[in-house]
Formats: sequence, C-alpha cells, structure tokens
Amino acid sequence: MPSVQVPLTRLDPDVPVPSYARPGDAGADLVTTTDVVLQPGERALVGTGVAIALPDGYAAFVHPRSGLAVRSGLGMVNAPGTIDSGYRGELKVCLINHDRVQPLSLRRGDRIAQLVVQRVERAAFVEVDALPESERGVGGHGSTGGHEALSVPAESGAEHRTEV
Ligand SMILES: O=c1ccn([C@H]2C[C@H](O)[C@@H](COP(=O)(O)OP(=O)(O)OP(=O)(O)O)O2)c(=O)[nH]1
Ligand SMILES: [Mg+2]
Repeated sequence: MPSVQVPLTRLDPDVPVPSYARPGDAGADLVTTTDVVLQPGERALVGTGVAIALPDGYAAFVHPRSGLAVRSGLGMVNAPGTIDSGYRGELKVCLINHDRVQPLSLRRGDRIAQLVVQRVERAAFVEVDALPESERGVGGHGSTGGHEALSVPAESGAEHRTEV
C-alpha cells in the first residue's frame, strides 16, 4: 500500500512509470532511455526519462540492482545517488562497468537502477566544546574485529594498515 504520493512527469513518453516489481519491494525500477556500451571500467551518465517532485521531508535514493551487478558487473559510481526534494530535473544514473574484461551493453528500456523513497530528517548542527561520551567512543573502522580472514598479508606490500 503506497504511503506517499509523488508527482512524476515523463520527459520521454515511452518509458514506463517507475513501479515496484513485487509487493514489499523497497525500490521502484528505473530504465535507461539510451542504448549504452560500457567498456571495462568505463562510466556513463544515462537518463531515466522521468522527473519527480518529492514532498518536503523526503528524499529518494538511486540504488544499483543486484542482479545486473552479479551477472554483468554493472554498478553506480555514486551509489546511492541522492535525489533532493527540490530537484525537478530528470533522474540520471551514473553507471559503471566493474567487469575487468567484458564490455557491457544496455538497451533503451533496460531496468538499470532502483529508486528508494524515504523520509529524511534535517538536522540543526549545534557546535559544542565536547561530545557526550558513548560506549563506542572513537572506535571504528573494524574496532569490533571479526574480519581477521580478510586482513592483508604483510608481504603484499600494503602500506596503509592502521591499528584500530
Ligand atoms: O544519482 C543521482 C544523484 C543526483 N541526481 C540529481 C538529483 C539531486 O538532487 C541532484 C544533485 O545531486 P547531489 O547533491 O548528489 O550532487 P552534487 O554534486 O552535490 O550537485 P549539486 O551541487 O547540484 O547539489 O542531482 C540524480 O539525478 N541522480
Ligand atoms: Mg548536492
């Protein structure tokens, strides 16, 4: 059951209105309006043919689709892309081919990304002399452990390991 109405215009009359593939889906699929071939490592900004007017207090996030990522290495350079509520331009997606070998071919109308609409807070950032203490404190970037199998062997030449 939709919980918010979002006015939408189609800048390309042939593209479908974004829709959720199944009940319970968080993302509504977006399509590319152009054919595009991406060489390994290449990126391209593609249009989706739609523009929206999100209500105040909402934002939308453009996420990659996992199937295309697994099958072809398709990703988004700036995932997730942030759509501001005041933005009235065409939703665009900055695609990238992460495959190291195979070029990736997309056809007009292919579903290339998904749009997740969310409520967002706007914060008042209040500068203080000292932050309140917390259990985590300044620990981050692996401070809770559990990733020993992923640590880079010393002989690999990695120079940027830091103790956390
Ligand atoms: O994947 C994306 C990301 C952004 N946008 C549009 C909507 C968003 O409201 C606007 C600005 O995006 P963002 O704030 O991420 O980019 P910026 O580099 O900060 O540009 P600006 O200075 O226009 O805010 O671009 C898209 O169409 N697709
Ligand atoms: Mg911005």
